[in-house]
Amino acid sequence: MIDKEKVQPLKFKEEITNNCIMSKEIFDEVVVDNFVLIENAKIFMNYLLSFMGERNFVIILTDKKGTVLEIVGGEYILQKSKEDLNFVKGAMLKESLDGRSAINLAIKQKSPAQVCGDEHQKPSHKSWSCYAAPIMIEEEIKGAICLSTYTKEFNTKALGMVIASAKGIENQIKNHIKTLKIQEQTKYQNAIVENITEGFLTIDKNGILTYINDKGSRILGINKEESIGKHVGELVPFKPIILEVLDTGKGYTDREYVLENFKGGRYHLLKTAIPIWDEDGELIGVIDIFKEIKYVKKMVNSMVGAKANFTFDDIAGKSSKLRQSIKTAKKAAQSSSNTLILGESGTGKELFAQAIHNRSARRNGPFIAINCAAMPKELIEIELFGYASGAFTGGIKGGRPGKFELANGGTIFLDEIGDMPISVQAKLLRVLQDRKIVRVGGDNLFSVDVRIIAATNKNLYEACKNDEFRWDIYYRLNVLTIHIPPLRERPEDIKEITLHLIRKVNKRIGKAIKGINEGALKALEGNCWKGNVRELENVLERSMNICDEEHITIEDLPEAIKQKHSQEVEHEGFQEKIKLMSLEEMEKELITETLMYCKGNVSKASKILNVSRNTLYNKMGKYQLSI
Ligand SMILES: Nc1ncnc2c1ncn2[C@@H]1O[C@H](COP(=O)(O)OP(=O)(O)OP(=O)(O)O)[C@@H](O)[C@H]1O
Repeated sequence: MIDKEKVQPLKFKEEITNNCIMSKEIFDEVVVDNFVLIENAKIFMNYLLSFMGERNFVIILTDKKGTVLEIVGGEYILQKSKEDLNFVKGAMLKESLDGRSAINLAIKQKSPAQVCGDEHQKPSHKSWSCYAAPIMIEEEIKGAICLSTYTKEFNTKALGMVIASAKGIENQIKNHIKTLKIQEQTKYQNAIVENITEGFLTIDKNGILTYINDKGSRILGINKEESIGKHVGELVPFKPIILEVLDTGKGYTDREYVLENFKGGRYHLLKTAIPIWDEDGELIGVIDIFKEIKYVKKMVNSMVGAKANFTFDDIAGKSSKLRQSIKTAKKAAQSSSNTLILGESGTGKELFAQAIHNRSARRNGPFIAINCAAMPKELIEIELFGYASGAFTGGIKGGRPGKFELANGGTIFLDEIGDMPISVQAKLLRVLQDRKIVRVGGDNLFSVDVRIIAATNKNLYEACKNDEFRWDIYYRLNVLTIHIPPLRERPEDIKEITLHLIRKVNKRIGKAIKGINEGALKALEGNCWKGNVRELENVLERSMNICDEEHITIEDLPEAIKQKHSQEVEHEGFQEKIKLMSLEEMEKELITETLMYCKGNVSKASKILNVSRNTLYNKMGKYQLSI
């Protein structure tokens, strides 16, 4: 923006009767700045002029500094006022140049003023009478209006008319500002309702659609422009529940709803309806907000952390058995087929399932794990399939989605599948067969796009033979099978897993242990690890908590592992001793004693020892025995 105060004096174009007129360029800017004032004043200026008579009067509008913005009047008086009073657009009426004048007084004093005939100081003004009033908005001066007539005589009506016009202009400007604010607000509100992910509509008290946003019209499958003004009942192939709100006056929040529109679109929604009341308590309409449940589920999943954290990089161990498991798992990641992971407890079945998900095409979808053994039988069905609204009389209102619905677009990990109650297995079969679920107590079929990874430490084949597990499920799950070997079958992995877990546990407990010394590692490698890697992790966490050094030592390990290790060391020492005695010392002792008995006769000694003379000589050489 140009600082007009600074540039004005340099831009004066011409001087008429000692007054100043600003350049066109600067005046244009002033006009822009005073646009609202000019636009709202014009009508009042014309009205005032027609009331007073255009032959004898000229009216000007100025900005708050006295710059003439608008002039109206009869042709002759306009010309005269130009010559005498410098009434021309862009002229700056200043006290320093004009002396005492009504317009300058009104601006300076912020109150109406009149100056007639000889009250003027400037000779050219003395034949005129002028009446001016300021235009004030919220106690701030915005400009002034001035009525002038070519006579020295005081006009009794003039000042009152000018004041009334100024008030009219002020009110007009205030309304204009209000309208602008409302328009701006409406723009914001429209931007909000058009850009929210929810569908949004309003109906009036007769059920007539008064507004619907784009998302809403997409879900209802209707044309926005054609539908506004119609009854909602005509727009959808069902009785809209929003009409109940008109009947009862009661709204609701997040009610589940499955909707089918005329175009065959099927939407699973969460709906909220808000009744609108006027000041007299009359129901005048309803606002309806509906969001697609898939977005709600996405949000729930991201909030509760339903995602897989581990990848194949997090699987430590290089034994050939583990490498084989990883190879199969990587193949499973490339497909979407049902996958079964077999392994003892704590071997890393969930770790593998997460790694598969994170490497699969579904990696951006949710990963939902559920342990079928850790839940009462009665609850597992609800947990997996959810329940429909009103499924429990007097119980929880509204429905709830189960894990299969929440896992839509991602992977569900059914841990301990061998413990799934046989009653629930029938429902599971339906999902495995056609990826469809029905909530407990409901009859709506929901399609789910879920990859199933199941795991167990049980022998499922035996379970099937004992009628504890369904063969049809077993065959459907057993498409891709990954065996994870127990830790005791791959002690060579223990070092790498230990170092990996030390790094992981350091972060968890805020320590900086660098590793493990050889003795302690040997003790870990010698342990049988019934609880597999989970047990190893627990042992390490416990040891790291008590470890004061940079490396875990045998002293930091649990008593049971220490004891087992020292027994082993003792046993190893004994074995070592026996081995030395029998192989070397004992042979040397036997040969020495036999030679002594035979008084150094090698032939006799070789017969007693049942070896050839040559062999005996060789052994004597080896043990440096002489006769
Ligand atoms: N090869 C491995 N490398 C690193 N960490 C591992 C490895 N195997 C298992 N773990 C860790 O051991 C712990 C137990 O693993 P996980 O829970 O995956 O076992 P699980 O077989 O699913 O157990 P359960 O049968 O009891 O459910 C986890 O903290 C996991 O990260």
